[in-house]
Amino acid sequence: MQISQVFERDGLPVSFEIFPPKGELPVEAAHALAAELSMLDPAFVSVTYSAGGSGNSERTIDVARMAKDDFDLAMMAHLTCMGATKNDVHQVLAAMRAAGIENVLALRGDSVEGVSTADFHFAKDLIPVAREAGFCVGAAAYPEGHIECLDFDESIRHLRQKQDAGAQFFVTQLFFDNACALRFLDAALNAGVTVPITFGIMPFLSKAQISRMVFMCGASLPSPIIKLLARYENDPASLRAAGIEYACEQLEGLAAEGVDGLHIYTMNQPAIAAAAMEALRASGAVV
Ligand SMILES: NC(=O)C1=CN([C@@H]2O[C@H](COP(=O)(O)OP(=O)(O)OC[C@H]3O[C@@H](n4cnc5c(N)ncnc54)[C@H](O)[C@@H]3O)[C@@H](O)[C@H]2O)C=CC1
Ligand SMILES: Nc1nc(=O)c2c([nH]1)NC[C@@H]1CN(c3ccc(C(=O)N[C@@H](CCC(=O)O)C(=O)O)cc3)CN21
Repeated sequence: MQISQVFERDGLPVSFEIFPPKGELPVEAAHALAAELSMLDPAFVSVTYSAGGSGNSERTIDVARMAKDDFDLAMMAHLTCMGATKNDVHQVLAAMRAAGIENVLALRGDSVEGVSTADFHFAKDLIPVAREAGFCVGAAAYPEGHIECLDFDESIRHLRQKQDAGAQFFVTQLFFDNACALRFLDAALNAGVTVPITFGIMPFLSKAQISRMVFMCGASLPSPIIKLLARYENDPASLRAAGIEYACEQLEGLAAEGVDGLHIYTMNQPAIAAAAMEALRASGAVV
């Protein structure tokens, strides 16, 4: 199932993102996760590749293949090209094809100390290689600009370059302020971006987690969230509930704006995906 087709169907596509579980038996752990996510009927599920520059990439293909074969989920594998040679990339793409994976999110990847770009400098260099290898290719979009890019207009030019290089849809970086995302959407449309853009939302669950994410992604931390972090400083369960509720409100707001799709960073917690789906169904955004 090519993900570009998902955006041609009626209804709002809602997708999930997972990362390959760490520790022993990662594919078995992912099996239980995929079983729960499949019951929520997502439009597709994506699997990270070395998220945050962690090097956690060995199991991406195994996890995506398992979820596709065992649960008939439409799967997308992320692929980063930071430090990779053309030969490395061709090998990974061949392994993805052999596993029956049809969709790739083409990324440069997070900067890692000591690793410099090799044959690929930017995601736009990887996109045509993945297209030529026959994949349906998505790319990342940055509502508040990429963390290494200080100029908003420049980040929109980079977005357009990815479309011109062959990206067939975009998945956005997480953000906590819908107004930023809607301003970005206007700018993208004005710059001639015509492919679908699906908006990625991650709930905050703890102060440590949201701090890590905003410094990794450069997303703004709005004052209402800072107040919730302060209010529930000594009440982790309430903070987690508030974070999920905030994310659900973001999702409902975006759906009401008529966006092309919603992507939920599940952090491998089915309860997050379930809460999001329930909120979207209750509000009538999803049937
Ligand atoms: N590992 C994973 O599964 C995931 C990773 N990410 C993260 O997304 C980020 C990588 O972003 P991509 O969108 O793939 O990279 P990209 O290649 O689009 O951009 C990387 C940086 O290069 C700049 N740039 C792009 N084109 C340029 C050009 N022509 N001239 C000068 N500068 C240019 C961008 O503004 C940005 O600062 C990383 O932080 C990555 O790890 C995002 C989602 C999932
Ligand atoms: N710059 C950047 N890099 C990414 O890899 C990335 C983004 N942005 N934005 C969107 C998603 C979010 N991603 C994430 C974010 C957090 C974790 C995370 O919390 N990982 C934990 C693992 C926890 C566990 O194993 O249970 C970690 O400690 O790394 C993973 C993927 C990957 N993506």
